[in-house]
Amino acid sequence: MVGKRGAEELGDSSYPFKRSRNTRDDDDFVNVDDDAENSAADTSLVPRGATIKFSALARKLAQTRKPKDTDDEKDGTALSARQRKQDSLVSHIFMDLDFSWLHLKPDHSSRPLWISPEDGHIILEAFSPIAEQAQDFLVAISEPVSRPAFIHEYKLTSYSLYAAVSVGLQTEDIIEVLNRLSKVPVPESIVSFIRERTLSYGKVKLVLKHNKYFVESNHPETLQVLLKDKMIREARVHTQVADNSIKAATFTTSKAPVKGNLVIPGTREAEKKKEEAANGKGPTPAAGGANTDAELFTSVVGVDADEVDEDDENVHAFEIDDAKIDDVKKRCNELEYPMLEEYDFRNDTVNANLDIDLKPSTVIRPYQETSLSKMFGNGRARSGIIVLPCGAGKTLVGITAACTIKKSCLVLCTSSVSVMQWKQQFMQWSNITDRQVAVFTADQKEKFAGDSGIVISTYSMVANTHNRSHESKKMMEFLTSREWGFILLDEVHVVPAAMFRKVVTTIKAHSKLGLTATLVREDDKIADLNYMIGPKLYEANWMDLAAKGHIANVQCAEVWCPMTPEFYREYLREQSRKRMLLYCMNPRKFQACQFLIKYHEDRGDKIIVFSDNVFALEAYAKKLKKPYIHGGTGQVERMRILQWFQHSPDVQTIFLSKVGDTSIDLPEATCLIQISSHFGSRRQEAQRLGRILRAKRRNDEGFNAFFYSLVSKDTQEMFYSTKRQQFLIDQGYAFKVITHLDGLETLGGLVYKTRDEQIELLSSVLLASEHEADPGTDVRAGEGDLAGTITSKDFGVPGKMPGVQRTGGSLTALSGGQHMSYVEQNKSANKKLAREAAPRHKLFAKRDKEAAAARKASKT
Ligand SMILES: Nc1ncnc2c1ncn2[C@@H]1O[C@H](COP(=O)(O)OP(=O)(O)OP(=O)(O)O)[C@@H](O)[C@H]1O
Repeated sequence: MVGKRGAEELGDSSYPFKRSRNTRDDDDFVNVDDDAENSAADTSLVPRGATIKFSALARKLAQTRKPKDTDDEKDGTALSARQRKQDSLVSHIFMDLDFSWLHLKPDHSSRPLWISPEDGHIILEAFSPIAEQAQDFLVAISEPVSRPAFIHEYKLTSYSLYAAVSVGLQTEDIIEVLNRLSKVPVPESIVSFIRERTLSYGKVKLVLKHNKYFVESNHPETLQVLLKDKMIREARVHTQVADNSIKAATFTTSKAPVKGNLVIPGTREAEKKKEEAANGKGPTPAAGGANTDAELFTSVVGVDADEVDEDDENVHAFEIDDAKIDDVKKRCNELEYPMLEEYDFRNDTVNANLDIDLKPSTVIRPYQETSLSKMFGNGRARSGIIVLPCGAGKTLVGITAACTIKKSCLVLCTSSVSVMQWKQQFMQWSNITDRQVAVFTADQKEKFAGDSGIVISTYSMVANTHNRSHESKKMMEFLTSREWGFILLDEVHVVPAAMFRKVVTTIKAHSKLGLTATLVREDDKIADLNYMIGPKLYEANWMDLAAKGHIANVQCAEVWCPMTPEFYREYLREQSRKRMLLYCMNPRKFQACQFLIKYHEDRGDKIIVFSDNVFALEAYAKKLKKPYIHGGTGQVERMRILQWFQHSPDVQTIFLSKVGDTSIDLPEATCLIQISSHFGSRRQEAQRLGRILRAKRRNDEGFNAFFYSLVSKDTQEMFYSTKRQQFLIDQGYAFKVITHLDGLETLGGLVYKTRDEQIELLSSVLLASEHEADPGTDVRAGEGDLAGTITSKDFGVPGKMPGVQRTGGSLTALSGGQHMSYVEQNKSANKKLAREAAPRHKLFAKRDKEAAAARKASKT
């Protein structure tokens, strides 16, 4: 069996350029010293730690540009196929991935990027002095694929370029900066890809003004193209002014009434303003009033407000029918003119303002500020998605956005517990009063007082149209009859596309912000989010935030626990569900868990043990005498256990089923042990890790949190485990494999030490019903109340879950177990082993007989 582990290993295998240059490149080498000036110019352009301004950078870079580059470009990209196919000693190894024909620029060592001409993959040397700035740029224009310590991989995609354009980057700036950062001239194929993709992007905007939807553009010819389409033409609302021609329909975007900054509350800028105001130097800061915030905002990342067409007289627009918004958006997408959605909230005089501001004590962190600057970069609210690691404070980002827009806001989350947490966080960070925040769940149906306010609910409460109670119906009328300034969509990656569509079409909102930590799904529905919400506006780097102390440093380890012979024999004989239970209940895993709990309790850590399987959860917790919470645990009991865990030194360890995967904010936890999990779900792994990323002690010197995944050796669990780790490995985490825990054998009171005890455990596992063996059984008890899972309660229908759709595909595909690097090399050996297995213990012989009799009875 082969197990591939570790970030570096992964980095290597996905890094096609690691071989050295061939001799021809060496001939081309100019004296590196000659280029010292050039490299110095590059690094001095963007001092470390400074925020990069791409357009400015592009201009500066252009000035320092050497004519030699142009020659290189020509040489590098215009090579004939014969020239490319050169025979070096290693080219046969790399075959199609031999890019040694690309010319390195003479000063390549001071440039941090490589760009693949074939597929738009970009490799970044993360150890370069200008890596930080390059990263900012790459995150804006491409999708991060993998970001381990030294080498990062990104990919240029249509969506990433769409996102780049939407935050204000220009085609030529993208190409220019890319070229200057690249060790090889940007290949022609990539240049044309960028030009092609950005040609139409960002040219059309959907703007809601004075409660009417307008398709807006600076390019009249683009609007002409759109209006040639029958569907769009029919959706157009003919106004008196706009009837004759597009030009006649010129819709001059209203000029901001007050010139000045749009200051995002909680930012350094806001702090400065407050100070100035206190010293009597400047205008008074926004105090939650109507238009006091209507000032000019300068974006942190390169979009100067004065470059934005806000006051451009040449903006053309035509109005479209509200009812056809979704169809028009879809059609524009198909025509390759995706519409950017922006909300000019400062000029919205129709919707009532909401008196909300951050409390003076609230200061947002730099990455939170950066992400928000992408949203408000041109003084309007752009719709899109912000991706921040678990525990990095997405809630506060959402709240700050609401405080900036200051209009009625609808927050949708995945469970009723999250709803309560959002409300609590709104109260904690902002000056909003209790009367202005309403909650809409199965148990509470509140409306806010006054003209504006905040409603917090779950996706299912809003999307479900069946079996609504009278109260729910009235509440829905309240939600659909009004216009929302802002809709906040928490955990966007988990919501089924159909549910999303329902929400987005029934609720009329001017701007949308999606929040998530893991923009991954095991299906291919991620692309839908682009169209329904908007492009990804920002994605933070997990390792960066850990290095700066915003999230904890985590040591990840996979502990391999050999199966005992008896358990393994049964494992080979049994069917899939029982197999799962067998590898969860493996006595050696039990012992490893006990050992690690003891070890970390002695260090003073607070430990959460996760098990998806409730049977295993109870068995472990009872045997090791620790409190546990699963879907069946009552609310009062849950709260009591969580309180103990937080405040009592006597409770250092708790066991949680998947009800604790998301939303639980337990900053005391410093160690995680995972004994069973949901197949190959990358998201679950990341979200569980998120429970310790917020560790309170994260800034203690040398502090590390610990994440152990216990895996029964030579079982399917190893296969899933590899898949699960993929997301975290791509974020730069390295999983160590521990094959032996020193001192385990000598641990006092070690459980299941004797063979008899192990056999007794095995019999209890074999006697467990199929139902108990099922990893999904916890859902029955309404677990979503505590976790991010949607429950029957959320649908307002006791005991009934929403309808499911049958789709084709393998279990492996559904659970994300594809593209594995773990391979069982000798499957037939296992079958043989099962056939030749020694006679079973008499206990099981009896059980086998009973099972055979039951099967016979059920057949007859
Ligand atoms: N700017 C800030 N200043 C102080 N504390 C903060 C700040 N931002 C976030 N936090 C704290 O960080 C913790 C994590 O925040 P939050 O629960 O919003 O994270 P999250 O990103 O939503 O995580 P998850 O995806 O795991 O739910 C909370 O305790 C929150 O109070």
